[in-house]
Amino acid sequence: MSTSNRILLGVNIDHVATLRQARGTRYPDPVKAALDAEEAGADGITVHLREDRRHIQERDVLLLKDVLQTRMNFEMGVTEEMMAFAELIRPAHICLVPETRQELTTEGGLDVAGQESRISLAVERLSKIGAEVSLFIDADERQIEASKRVGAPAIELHTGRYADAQTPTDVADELQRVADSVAFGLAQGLIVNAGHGLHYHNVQAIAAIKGINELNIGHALVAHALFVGFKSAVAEMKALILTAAKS
Ligand SMILES: CC(=O)[C@@H](O)[C@H](O)COP(=O)(O)O
Ligand SMILES: NCC(=O)COP(=O)(O)O
Repeated sequence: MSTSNRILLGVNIDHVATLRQARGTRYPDPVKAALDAEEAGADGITVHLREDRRHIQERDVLLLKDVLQTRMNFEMGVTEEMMAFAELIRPAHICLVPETRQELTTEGGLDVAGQESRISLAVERLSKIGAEVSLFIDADERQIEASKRVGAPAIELHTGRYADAQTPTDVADELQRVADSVAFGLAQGLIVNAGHGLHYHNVQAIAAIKGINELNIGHALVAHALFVGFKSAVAEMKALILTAAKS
């Protein structure tokens, strides 16, 4: 069980691709963003190849596979198409996420408890290519226990409910739910990551929770980069995280 205050930043570059896809141009290139992010201190690069290809494309993933100096965290739905693609590119880290075509963003965690045999088979298959498989789940003991049972070494706690909470009481409750889930996940022997909806004003409370291995952050970074540039946006986020983790 790790309770160190070392915490990694995974930079999600999906929304660089969202901007490109909005006009069907060649720019902005998420691969360039990934390299800039690495130079600015990113510990890894996260991409989500969605079934509807609304942002990241196969081309991006294939190029990233060749050029990244850190590591790729490949987010994917549990479909045969994605399983086969993952086996082709063999990312170091794979995060299994739920996907709904019409959703604006990933609205909740993967229901591992409700489909244990299916997820267990996926984890087994992806572990064979050497990937560390993580499950993107709600901060919920039932889902954490199920994640352990299906053999995933890691989980990523969906912080969307915390990020969306409106009142101080709700924010405090959601933060506590994440903190309790981190402790519970660590007690189960899991690597615990977290992410979704984190931004410059809400990240430090999460980063201060002891034992989180990595935070994956994307949308807020890409938005801030419009004003300060991608490297500065990443460096600012990393500094906030490291300061909070030391507190
Ligand atoms: C699973 C997850 O949380 C990320 O993939 C992130 O949310 C990317 O953005 P979209 O959910 O908008 O695709
Ligand atoms: N898995 C969460 C992620 O990669 C980043 O989500 P967001 O910061 O774009 O909401």
